[in-house]
Amino acid sequence: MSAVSSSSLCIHTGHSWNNPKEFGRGRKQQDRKLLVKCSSKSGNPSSQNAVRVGVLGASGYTGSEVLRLLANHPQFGIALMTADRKAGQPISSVFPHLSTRDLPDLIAVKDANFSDVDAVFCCLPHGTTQEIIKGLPNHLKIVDLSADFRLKDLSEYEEWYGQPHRAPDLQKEAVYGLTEVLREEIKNARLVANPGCYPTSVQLPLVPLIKAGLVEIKNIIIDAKSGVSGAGRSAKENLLFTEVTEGLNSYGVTRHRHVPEIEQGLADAAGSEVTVSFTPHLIPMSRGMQSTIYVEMAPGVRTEDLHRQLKLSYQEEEFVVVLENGAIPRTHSVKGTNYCLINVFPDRIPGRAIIISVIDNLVKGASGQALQNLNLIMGFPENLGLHYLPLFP
Ligand SMILES: NC(=O)C1=CN([C@@H]2O[C@H](COP(=O)(O)OP(=O)(O)OC[C@H]3O[C@@H](n4cnc5c(N)ncnc54)[C@H](OP(=O)(O)O)[C@@H]3O)[C@@H](O)[C@H]2O)C=CC1
Ligand SMILES: CC(=O)N[C@@H](CCC(=O)OP(=O)(O)O)C(=O)O
Repeated sequence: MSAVSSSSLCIHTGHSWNNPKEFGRGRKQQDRKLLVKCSSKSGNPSSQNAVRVGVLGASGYTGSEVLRLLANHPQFGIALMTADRKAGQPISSVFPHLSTRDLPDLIAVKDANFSDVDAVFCCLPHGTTQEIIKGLPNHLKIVDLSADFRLKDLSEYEEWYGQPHRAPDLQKEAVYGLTEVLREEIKNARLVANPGCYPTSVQLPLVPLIKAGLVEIKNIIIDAKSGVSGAGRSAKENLLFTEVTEGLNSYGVTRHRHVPEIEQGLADAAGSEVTVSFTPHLIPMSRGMQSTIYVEMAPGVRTEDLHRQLKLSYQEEEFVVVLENGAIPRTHSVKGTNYCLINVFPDRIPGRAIIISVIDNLVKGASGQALQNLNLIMGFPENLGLHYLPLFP
C-alpha cells in the first residue's frame, strides 16, 4: 500500500468515526481508497477490508445505537442512513449527541442507492421490515433487528403477529442470530434475524442447561423487566413519562409475541416442544433488562451443577459472563455494553433454582449483537468495535 500524506490523513480521520461523510454522497471507489490509506496510517493493519454499511432506521433507538457502536469500529464505515418521517434531516437535528460526528443526512429508503453498500443493519419496525428487505438488492448482507424473520414456522408467525408473512422465501433463508449458540451458521448467512431482547436474555442462560439435561423443560417461569427504550422512540401514550415513572407495568400478560421465539430456541435445545410462562414488565429506566428465571432441576441435580455447566459453556465467550460467589447481576453492570451477566441461586423450594440474567436491551439485546453478527459474516473478529466497559453507576 502506498504511503499517504499527513494532510489526507487529517481530512479523512478528523473524527474517530471511520467513515467520512462523503460516503453518503456518492463518492465511491475513490473514497474507499482514501479510507483504506487513512485507516492504515492510523495504525489499523487490515483496513483494506473496509466495509460500507447502511443503517436503515437510523433515527430510532437501535439505529442510533448502531451509530454509536460503529464510532469505535475500525472496519465498518457508514455509507447511508435512512429514516421515515425524519428523512431529509441531518442527524444533528435528530440526535444532537451524534452531532460531533460527520455522518450522512437521513434519507428515505426509496431514495437510497445500495450499489456501493456492502451490508445493512435493518432497524425498522416489524411488519414493515419484510417488505423493505424484499426490495433490497441481493449483494447486500443484512442483519435485521426486527422480529420479521425470527420464527421458522410461518403459521406461528401469522398467529402471533396477526398477518401472513409477505416474504416467506427470505424467511426460509434467514439464520437466527443468537451468536453464542449459532455462530457457525451465522458466519455463512446473507440474512440474519437478530434475536429480540427478551429472548436473548432468556435463551443465553437456558439453552446450555437444557442441552445438558440439567433442567426440566416443564415449569419454566420467566419474570422479565425492560427499560423503556425497548419500546422504541415513536410516541405512544403508555410510554409517556407520567405513565411510566414511579411505577411498574406488566404487559403482554399470557400473550407476548416473544413467547414463541423463546419457545422455539428452547425447543431446538431440548429436541422437543417447550412451553414457558413469561411475563414482561416495563420499568422506569431508559435502558437495561433483567430476566429472573425459575426452573425445576432434573432429579439429583444441584444449583452448583447449573453454575458449573454455565461456566463451562461460556468459558471461551467474551460477552457472556457467569458470576461467582452469589454476586447479583445488575443492569448497571452491563449498561452500554454487549455483555450478558448471569448467576444461579438455590431456591428455597427444594429442587428448584433461580437464574438471573441481565443485558442492555439496546446492545446485547439489539445493536451490539447485530454488530457481533455482522463482524462474523464479514470475517472480522467477533468483538471488533464492541470493547466497552459499562457506564456505572
Ligand atoms: N428498542 C429495543 O430495545 C429493541 C428493538 N428491537 C427491534 O428493532 C427494530 C427497531 O426498533 P427501535 O429502534 O426501538 O424503533 P424506533 O421506533 O426507535 O425506530 C424505528 C425506525 O424506523 C423508521 N421507520 C418507521 N416506520 C418506517 C417505515 N414505514 N419505513 C421506513 N422506515 C420506517 C423510523 O423513522 P422515523 O424516526 O423517521 O419515523 C426509525 O428510524 C424494531 O423492529 C424493534 O422491535 C429489537 C431488539 C430490542
Ligand atoms: C419494552 C418493550 O416494549 N419491549 C418490546 C420488545 C423489544 C424487542 O426486542 O422487540 P422486537 O421483538 O420487535 O425486536 C416489546 O415488548 O414489544
